[in-house]
Amino acid sequence: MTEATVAGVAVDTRHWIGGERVGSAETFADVSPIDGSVVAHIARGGAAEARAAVAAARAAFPAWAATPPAERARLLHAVADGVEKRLAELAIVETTDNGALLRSHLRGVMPRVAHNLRFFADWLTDRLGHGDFDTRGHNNHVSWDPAGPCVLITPWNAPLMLATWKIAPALAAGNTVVLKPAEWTPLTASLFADITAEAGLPAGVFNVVQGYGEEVGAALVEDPDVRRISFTGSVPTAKAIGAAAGANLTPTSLELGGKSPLLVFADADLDLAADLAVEQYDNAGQVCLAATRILVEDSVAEEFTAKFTERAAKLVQGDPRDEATGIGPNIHAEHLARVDGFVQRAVAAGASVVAGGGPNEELGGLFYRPTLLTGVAQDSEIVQEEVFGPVLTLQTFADEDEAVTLANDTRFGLAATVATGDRDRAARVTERLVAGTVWVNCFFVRDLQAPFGGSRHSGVGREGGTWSFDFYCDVKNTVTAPNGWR
Ligand SMILES: NC(=O)C1=CN([C@@H]2O[C@H](COP(=O)(O)OP(=O)(O)OC[C@H]3O[C@@H](n4cnc5c(N)ncnc54)[C@H](O)[C@@H]3O)[C@@H](O)[C@H]2O)C=CC1
Ligand SMILES: O=C(O)/C=C/C=C(\O)C(=O)O
Repeated sequence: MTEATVAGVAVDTRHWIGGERVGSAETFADVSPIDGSVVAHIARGGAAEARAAVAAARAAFPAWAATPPAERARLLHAVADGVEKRLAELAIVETTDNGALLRSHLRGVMPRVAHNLRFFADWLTDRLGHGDFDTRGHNNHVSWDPAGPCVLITPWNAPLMLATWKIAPALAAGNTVVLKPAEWTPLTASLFADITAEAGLPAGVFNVVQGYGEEVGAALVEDPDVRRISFTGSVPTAKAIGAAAGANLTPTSLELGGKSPLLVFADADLDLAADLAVEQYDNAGQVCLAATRILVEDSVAEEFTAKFTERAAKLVQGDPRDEATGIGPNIHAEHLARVDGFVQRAVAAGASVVAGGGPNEELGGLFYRPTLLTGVAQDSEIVQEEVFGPVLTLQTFADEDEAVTLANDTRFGLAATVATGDRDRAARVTERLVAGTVWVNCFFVRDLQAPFGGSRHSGVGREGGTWSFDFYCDVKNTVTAPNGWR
């Protein structure tokens, strides 16, 4: 089988290597989290497919690297045009594959996919490399040279959006790419390959291999011809990738999980704070940036909790294709069991369930009730480990010092959100928080110009804007003497 029809859209289930569709002897089943149906049988790549894809990327590299930046940018805009043309198809296929809300895919996520491509195309032509400077009359010229084949390994929670954060700057910079999407969500990567071909991207510049991380993924990151590896996913996988990359000294960019805090001070607008807290259930809690630890000042904890539970109770759980749905299913039965395991162990250890607390029995399947737990100890598993489901904890603090201490007492450092009505407090607190991104009285305001990444176990390196080009390029400084032309 080489093709599946998913929600009325034809999807090729093979790899995309060197501008051709390539099958594998074995396939794996792709299951929709909405109803548990098998929607496709996908080529299961291994070492041979990984090698072939890297070889194709290597062969295409010299010509693509030599393609003038304006032409590379034009082609990326053409890919973005293709995404916009097929936006509705990409949205319904992604929803079928990962269960996230169709309305978000239609109005937020897929437009961002096109924007990712346009943004890095424009950055390449308009903003990169205008930084010559002088040293005692000598001219320093900094250039961002393409590095070579890049392996991009991506997760299932926002498949095409997160992939194009990496694909766009890697290609804009003149690199070639091998993308390995998550095995739970292989479909939109395949549609995207079609779109790149339709846009005229030369063969081998963009390649997709499908399969399991431990198989084709491991083979890709071990390949000595790979010049960059960018990964988004879990900490254990990041460690395995880092070890393999270390053997070849391949530079890696790692975007990992989080256990981010939402600090609610007594001087905050509590309606806003409660809105921000409920927002953390987006994508059924499967967002690395989610502020899953709510920290509330003692004196307003009761009032805040009442406002929060009132809002959480209004969340409509159901089919992610319905416009009214606010929270859909989790990704996979294995993942749901993991999420529930965290909650049940927390309850056994003494946590109180304020909301939710288990699977949604009425809906069945992979729907987990939006959950809030209190009475949790700072050193407990539920406070320290990333659940990656619709599960929040609430703790209280007495003062600013305690708030910051609790917020920073984690091995992660991806993001933090502060709700306060006091500008000076905001300045003091944000300065002390350990996080790659801090929001004040807002959440998830994202701009590709900004650095994105995590501290501690939330990641290594930053991407976004110039940081992406710094990672995907060999940055070179050329110094020319004032009398250098003798
Ligand atoms: N953006 C984020 O920060 C994300 C964090 N997570 C965290 O990870 C947990 C597990 O989710 P998974 O999708 O299973 O994450 P994962 O880290 O296992 O998988 C992410 C990607 O890495 C690939 N991969 C797995 N093992 C590999 C290996 N040895 N070499 C190369 N590639 C490999 C997978 O095939 C997938 O494409 C979640 O519960 C959550 O805590 C998951 C997804 C996104
Ligand atoms: O959409 C963004 O700007 C960031 C999304 C990041 C994730 O959802 C993730 O990696 O989990």
